[in-house]
Amino acid sequence: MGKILNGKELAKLRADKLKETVKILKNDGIQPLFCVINIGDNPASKLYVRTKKRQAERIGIEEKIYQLPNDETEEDVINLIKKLNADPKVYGVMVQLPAPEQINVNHLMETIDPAKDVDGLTPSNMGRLWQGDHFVEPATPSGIIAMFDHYGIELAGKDAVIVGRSNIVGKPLAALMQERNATVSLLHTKTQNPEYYLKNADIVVSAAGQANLITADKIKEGAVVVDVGINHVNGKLVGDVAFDEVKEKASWITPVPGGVGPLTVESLMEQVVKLTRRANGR
Ligand SMILES: Nc1nc(=O)c2c([nH]1)NC[C@@H]1CN(c3ccc(C(=O)N[C@@H](CCC(=O)O)C(=O)O)cc3)C=[N+]21
Repeated sequence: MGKILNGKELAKLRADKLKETVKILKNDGIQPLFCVINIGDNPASKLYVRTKKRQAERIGIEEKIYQLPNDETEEDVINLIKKLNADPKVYGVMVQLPAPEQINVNHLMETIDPAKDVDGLTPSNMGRLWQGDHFVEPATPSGIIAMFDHYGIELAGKDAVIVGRSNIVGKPLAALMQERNATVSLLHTKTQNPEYYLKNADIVVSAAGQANLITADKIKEGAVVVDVGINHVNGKLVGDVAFDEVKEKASWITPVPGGVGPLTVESLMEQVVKLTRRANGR
């Protein structure tokens, strides 16, 4: 039976350490502060923004939320980002995704100062990620790598499959895992034969957003299974993995909730502190 990759516990461990770093900064008069721009009234986004705020407060980081209406124009969001870019007290700027359809997210990403890009999603930081010379890392991929490190899961030479090619998870995670010498296949909705890749994979990361997508019959005995999915089924939060059956076949598995989610939030805080330190020459 698979062992649990306890994201919640690891997030707490890392947060306690980070809190000490923040304490030292604060003693020297440096207050880590980042801004989250949330456009519209997506209930999930509102929940995430609040979760982040609670976590930030626990660590001693200030989070300012800019809640904008659903019909906000792209131009107005760009102007807000420019204002935050110019504010020396602000060390991080991020846009909660998804954004309403009148907003071209790429235009927003092009506007965020790469030195304040806590989400690691600006073109230059995404580019650096692929060039193997990066400073910030997108939160979810960063948390997943931290989890592999903590539990001693070796990536070198392993066949890894990532299901889902989003800018916030699949693509940056592919970059980070290949940097650790895994052979990465990035699967997506047009992949002809996903079963072919899955049955050979030593490591499976599912970020597709489809409940019960990964069942026990699809994976290799002893695979490491990481579930990034967030699905609500009959009022219950579940991932993409059929947890109960897959855990019998996997060597390691993340639960949902309590797996990747808490690590995502904690990793974002790590990036805020990283950028705060760098901006202050530390
Ligand atoms: N620019 C941007 N950056 C993001 O990092 C980002 C985003 N947009 N948009 C949405 C996704 C999703 N996301 C999560 C954060 C926390 C939990 C989390 O804490 N989950 C808890 C459970 C929470 C619950 O009970 O609903 C858990 O899995 O244990 C999950 C998912 C960040 N995202």
